Amino acid sequence: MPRLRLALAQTNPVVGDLAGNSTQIMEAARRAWESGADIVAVGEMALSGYPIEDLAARPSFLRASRAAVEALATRLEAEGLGELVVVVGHPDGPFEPRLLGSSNAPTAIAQNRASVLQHGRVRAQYSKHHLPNYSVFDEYRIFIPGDELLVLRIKGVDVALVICEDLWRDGGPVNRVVKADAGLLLVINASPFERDKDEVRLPLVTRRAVENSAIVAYVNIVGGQDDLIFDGDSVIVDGSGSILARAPQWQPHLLVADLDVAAATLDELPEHVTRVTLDDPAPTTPPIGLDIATLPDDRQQLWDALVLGLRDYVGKNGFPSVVLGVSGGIDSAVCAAIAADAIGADRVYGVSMPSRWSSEHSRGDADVLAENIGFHYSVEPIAELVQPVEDQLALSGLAAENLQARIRGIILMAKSNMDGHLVLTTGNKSELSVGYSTIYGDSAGGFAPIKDVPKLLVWELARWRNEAAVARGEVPPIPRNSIEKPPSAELRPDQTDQDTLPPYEVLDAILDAYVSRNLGQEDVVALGFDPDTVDFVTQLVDRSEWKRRQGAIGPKISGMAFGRDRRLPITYRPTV
Ligand SMILES: Nc1ncnc2c1ncn2[C@@H]1O[C@H](COP(=O)(O)OP(=O)(O)OC[C@H]2O[C@@H]([n+]3cccc(C(=O)O)c3)[C@H](O)[C@@H]2O)[C@@H](O)[C@H]1O
Ligand SMILES: Nc1ncnc2c1ncn2[C@@H]1O[C@H](COP(=O)(O)OP(=O)(O)OP(=O)(O)O)[C@@H](O)[C@H]1O
Ligand SMILES: NC(=O)CC[C@H](N)C(=O)O
Repeated sequence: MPRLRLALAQTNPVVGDLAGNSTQIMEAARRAWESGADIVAVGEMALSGYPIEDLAARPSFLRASRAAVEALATRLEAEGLGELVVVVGHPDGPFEPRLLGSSNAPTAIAQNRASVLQHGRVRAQYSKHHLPNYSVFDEYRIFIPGDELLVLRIKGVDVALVICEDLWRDGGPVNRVVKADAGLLLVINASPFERDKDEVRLPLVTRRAVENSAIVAYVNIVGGQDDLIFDGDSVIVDGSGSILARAPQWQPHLLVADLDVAAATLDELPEHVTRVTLDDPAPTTPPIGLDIATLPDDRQQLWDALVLGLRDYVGKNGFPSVVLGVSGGIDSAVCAAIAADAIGADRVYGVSMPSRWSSEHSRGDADVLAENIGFHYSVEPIAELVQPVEDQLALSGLAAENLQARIRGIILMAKSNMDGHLVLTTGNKSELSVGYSTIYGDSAGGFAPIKDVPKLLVWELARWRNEAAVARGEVPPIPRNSIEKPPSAELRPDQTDQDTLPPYEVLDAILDAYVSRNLGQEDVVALGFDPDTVDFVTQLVDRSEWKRRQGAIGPKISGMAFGRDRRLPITYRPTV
């Protein structure tokens, strides 16, 4: 059987940074060539970053992308890598506009493409057929679907090439192209992380490999891009369903594997399939060892996802540091620990802002957190700032309570303006769901590290992070008291969250049904919850849609994150 050496490069692109992304691809190509690879593939849109959103509708961006592909081919040749086959994902265009519906407004002018580079030229191209338009994806809006299939003949084997969503559709291009006798299916992807997604993705890759008796090589990008986190986790599975190679999550990686691929025998091609014969690249070098990463457990994956999401948001947007209010409570403690893991404690600024209602233990817990983690720590009491506003406006009740949260927001934004920190807002998914935060107060901020983490999971992650520290012989970052005490906003004496909200065990379960599973009120009640509690919670969720629309972005780790995953009206009169 012919042997191919395939390299899959998990790069971490920045959307729009064609030069920087090209450099990453060049680096990967150089390393692949040095490893004796015949082919190296990078992820979907690795040249432009993903998702490019409406940049796809900007002709100048498309022209620049096309020029960047050509420049990459030239540079590969110029630097002695011309024989290597390089498969790169990028947008291409502008093409004739595809009109949408009855509107005359031109929409898509781009295609989502893979280009195959060799000897300084673009030797072949494939355009994605299936454009996902659910969840966070909006590709049908911005791309023109492809309708031709591509097979590359190299070293006597046929390699079929498709892009991400193409793999997910039963009876889609994969089945057709593999019928053209390809022994290897190469899939380039930009597939964002969600909790448990590997339980869907790996079985999908395996199923396609087994049903087509072909090797499937799946390469994904890595890194945070706004609210999305790409986990990498590139994998190669053979026709019997065995994993041949697997890259680690969360980091750039070059996965190199020797593949024994069935020799190509078919000369007649089905309709709409083009075969391009490439020059045989490097002579085969001695076999290389297996590279099979194991996936960490669920909580480690979630933690790493949150850390990478924050690190890349800070890094890619050029912030020197972050600032957050530390209350002694669990949410700010977990956010501080994530931030320190992401960018180092030395770039984290925690501010304790005690009010007249802040308990001694809260202040103490914030002090302990600062000491454990070692971030920059300052104390800014707010009582004397709150008082004059409260007096002048004669505020009482909720207005006075919220004023405290708003003064804290002013302090954090002022520190951000002075020193350039990114402000982290610490709300968790349970609070965001029910609007349990003060708008323009504690919800003020540029990035929300735990906005997709329900409260019960915040506690679980805190415990896990502490245990991980103990296992490594380090000081656990999160004070035990912050984990164990009842949660409170401390906006009035002896306040606890449960004065206003049901216990988090109940709240999170209802939110899982109503928000994550999108069940209507009646269907949530049918699951066995108390009807009045369901009514109360679902009303809070509906009424706080406007708050969420104004909220900071944060890393998506679930299948139903607030933002593009869940789009609901603000003005809404519920029926069921
Ligand atoms: N549909 C709509 N479209 C546009 N604006 C709308 C609106 N509905 C209300 N509003 C506006 O919203 C205002 C009310 O919202 P807001 O000022 O936020 O106040 P509100 O939501 O009424 O109160 C904040 C709640 O969050 C709790 N909290 C605060 C701080 C921290 C925490 C925590 O534990 O982390 C909890 C606090 O105890 C209280 O229960 C109204 O005065 C009105 O201006
Ligand atoms: N005394 C305080 N000092 C500094 N920041 C505070 C203080 N109180 C509240 N904050 C900020 O406002 C956010 C909202 O916290 P609050 O205590 O109202 O409820 P919470 O959601 O239980 O958060 P946490 O668990 O962090 O206390 C906190 O996470 C923190 O960033
Ligand atoms: N970029 C894509 O086509 C991604 C869609 C795909 N279903 C995924 O999440 O992996």
